[in-house]
Order: sequence, then C-alpha cells, then structure tokens
Amino acid sequence: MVEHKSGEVKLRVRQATKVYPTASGDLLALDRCDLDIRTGEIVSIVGPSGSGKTTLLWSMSGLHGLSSGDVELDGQKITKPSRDIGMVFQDANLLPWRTVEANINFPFEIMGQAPDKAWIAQLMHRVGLEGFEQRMPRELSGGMQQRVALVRALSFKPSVLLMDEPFGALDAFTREEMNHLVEEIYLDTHTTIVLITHSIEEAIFLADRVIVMSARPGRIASEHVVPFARPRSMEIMATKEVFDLTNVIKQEIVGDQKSMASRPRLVAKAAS
Ligand SMILES: Nc1ncnc2c1ncn2[C@@H]1O[C@H](COP(=O)(O)OP(=O)(O)OP(=O)(O)O)[C@@H](O)[C@H]1O
Repeated sequence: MVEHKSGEVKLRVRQATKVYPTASGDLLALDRCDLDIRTGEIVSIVGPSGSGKTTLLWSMSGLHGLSSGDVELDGQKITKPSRDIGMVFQDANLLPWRTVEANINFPFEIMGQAPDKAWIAQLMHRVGLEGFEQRMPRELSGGMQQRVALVRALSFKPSVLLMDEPFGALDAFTREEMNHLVEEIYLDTHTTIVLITHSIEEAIFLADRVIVMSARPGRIASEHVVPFARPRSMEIMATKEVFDLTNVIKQEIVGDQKSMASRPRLVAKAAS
C-alpha cells in the first residue's frame, strides 16, 4: 500500500545555499538545495557526515540564515525561530538545576506566556512521564531526558517538528522505543516531521520519504518513498523490500564517501 502524501507544501526550500567563512577560506556547505515537505509528512534526511544535513535543518528552523535561497513555512519566508516549529536535538539540553516541569515551562517563561498545562499533562502522559514532573534531569535516563525534550518541543503545539539526530546517543533498544513513540505521537497529532539520522533503518522506519544528501557540498542526491502504512511494526524491517531499500541507500552514501576518499591525498613534505 503506497502512502505518498500529496497534500499542501508545508516547508518549501528553494536554492538553499550556505557558505561558512572559515580561517582557511569559504566553505560551501549547502549548494542550491530544493526540497518540498508536505503537510503531515514525515521526511528523513540521511547522508555522509558533513553533507550539510544540520545546516539544512537549522535553516528550516530559522536558527540561522542562508547565504542565498530561502525557506518558507506555509508560504511565509522563515527569518527567525517560531513557535510553530519545535526542535529536538541529540542532547536533551535540559537545565540541570531545574525540575522536569520547570524545564518544560522555561520557554514559556522567556516568552512571558502561560503554558497550556492541560496539553503538557497530556503530553507527559503520552510519553510515559506522568509522575516525573518534579524530578531533576540527573534522576532520568537518557531516553527519559529525550522524552522531556519531546514534550518541551511539542508544548507549543507546533505544526512542524524538526529533529536533529535525536536518538543517536541512545542504546538500540531505547532508540527503537523512541521510534515507536514518535510514530504514535505523529498518529495523534499529524505534526509534519523532518528528522536527520545516521541510521538508515530509523530513517526508513519513520519516514514517508527518505532524502539522501551528497557529500560536501551538500546537495539533494535522491529521494525514496517508503511504501508502508502506519502504524508500522518492527516486522516490516525484516522484509525484502526494506532490506533492498536499505542497501540502495547505503550504496548511495558509501559510493559518495568513496568518491571523496579517492580525491588526491595530501603529501607531507619531508622536513628539511
Ligand atoms: N559554524 C560553522 N562554521 C564553519 N563550518 C561549519 C559550521 N557549521 C558546519 N560547518 C561545516 O559545514 C559542513 C556541513 O556541516 P553540517 O553539520 O551541516 O553537516 P552534517 O551532514 O549535519 O554532518 P554530521 O552528519 O557529521 O553531523 C561541514 O563540513 C562542517 O564542518
């Protein structure tokens, strides 16, 4: 059953180009990337290390600007972070001296707004953290801390959730649990999700579409539709279809890395 979303475009990336000035000259990190993310889609982005995945995601979040090109949310150019876009990073980034509840409330305090307590309580229940509101971050496992980060990101009811390698630091079992949790939350809220991951399996399990980026300078190299209905079980990961798709994506990434490795090596001059 092919489930290729065909709704309105939520995020539109056009000719996104990013040059970082560095001590050794300008570094072209993103080169004219075009990408449409449709409303209610889950899109995973994979690619070799340094291919510009984070740079692309951050430009979608408004956390940093592009050198040229632009990103639109619902047809409006993104120029700064917005309540409508939630973010989760590899590190939960919880303030160690604040309780779980106080961490979740922190962005509301900064913005001088009252948190929607009923919604946050629902989220806490959904992620299995009911009763942990007064705990300190150090009392929580890595997986639990990421659940708090998820609640904090969703507390403003964003229409887009951007996740930058969110479960990369977790053990395989906890990571699998978190993948199911993200899908469950998606099925409840239909939030549009963009996820960066180094795990091709995670990318396939969660996404409607997997985008592969090429080695630096980052370009959109290919995209693959993941034709499985939701909710997905881990059993689909053992199917031939997933096995074949995983291999195709892996070959694309490995091939790209090899072409980088085949560039001329630096030859160190013998000391005179
Ligand atoms: N602030 C910065 N200043 C200079 N160079 C940067 C900066 N941020 C990123 N880069 C460089 O831009 C390129 C793309 O980085 P980016 O982090 O977006 O890639 P990535 O695909 O997310 O990498 P990884 O998978 O390793 O996290 C890399 O070569 C990186 O070193």
